[in-house]
Amino acid sequence: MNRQELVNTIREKKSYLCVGLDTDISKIPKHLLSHADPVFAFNKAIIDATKDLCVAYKINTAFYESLGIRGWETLQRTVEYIPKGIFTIADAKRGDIGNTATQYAKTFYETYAFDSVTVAPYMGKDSVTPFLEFNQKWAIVLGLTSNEGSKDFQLQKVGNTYLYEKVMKTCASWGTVENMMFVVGATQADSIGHIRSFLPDHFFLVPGVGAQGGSLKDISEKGLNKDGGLLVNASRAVIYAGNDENFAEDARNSAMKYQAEMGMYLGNAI
Ligand SMILES: O=c1ccn([C@@H]2O[C@H](COP(=O)(O)O)[C@@H](O)[C@H]2O)c(=O)[nH]1
Repeated sequence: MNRQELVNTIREKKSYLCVGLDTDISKIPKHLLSHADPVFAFNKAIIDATKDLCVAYKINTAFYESLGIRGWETLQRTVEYIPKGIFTIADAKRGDIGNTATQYAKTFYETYAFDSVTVAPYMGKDSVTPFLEFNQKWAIVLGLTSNEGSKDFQLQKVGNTYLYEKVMKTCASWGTVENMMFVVGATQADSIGHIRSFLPDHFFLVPGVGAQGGSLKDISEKGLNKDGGLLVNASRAVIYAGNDENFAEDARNSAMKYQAEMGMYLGNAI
């Protein structure tokens, strides 16, 4: 999917919600366990219940890789089930030397046909640029993450500048606003305005609302730009929003609340 298509989808749906399919087989309703592929049965119901409310789905590959070959098959079924026109993210956080990075890019862009993959930039330019060489595909580079550990490196200063800022500016110079986004945690609302000042046009993938306590209001007020510019992810707060029997309906209600709030922040701005 290209940038304009993503922006159009955000405008049409009045939403920048990304639903995170972090599907843990030990947490899905017990009645689904009799299905041939219980995790897919769960994902299918969640997608059916939320597809009109969100503009992206993020599949955290760890929840699938941990199940071995069955998990990879479920991942494939899930990404193929997501309707065309909804942006897909493989949250795999890959990063390695150039020829290996190319294989990771092929895995997620070609074999599994995701629109994007999350990339850990610690190994530098040759580990990131292979993800930028595919038409209408996106590298989503970890910028300032939502977790406590972001303080250990990202929020350390190198000279007068935070490391995350140096990393984001340098990575941005390798790509364009058409093939690179950045992860900025919703728990980092104090910094998102500053990040927006030096990256005015990039899309940010923002995890950390819901279970991690980030404020949708704060990040929206400081992070939205003229094209929307945000994909705000909620995983547990949507997919495990309710009880076993009504899990899909409860997920829909949770997604609907996020979407309604987003519609308010978007207003007539885009
Ligand atoms: O900084 C980051 C980067 C990635 N994540 C991922 O996003 C989701 C968040 O899940 P919730 O249940 O909504 O908390 C999950 O897949 C993380 O691995 C992140 O949280 N922070």
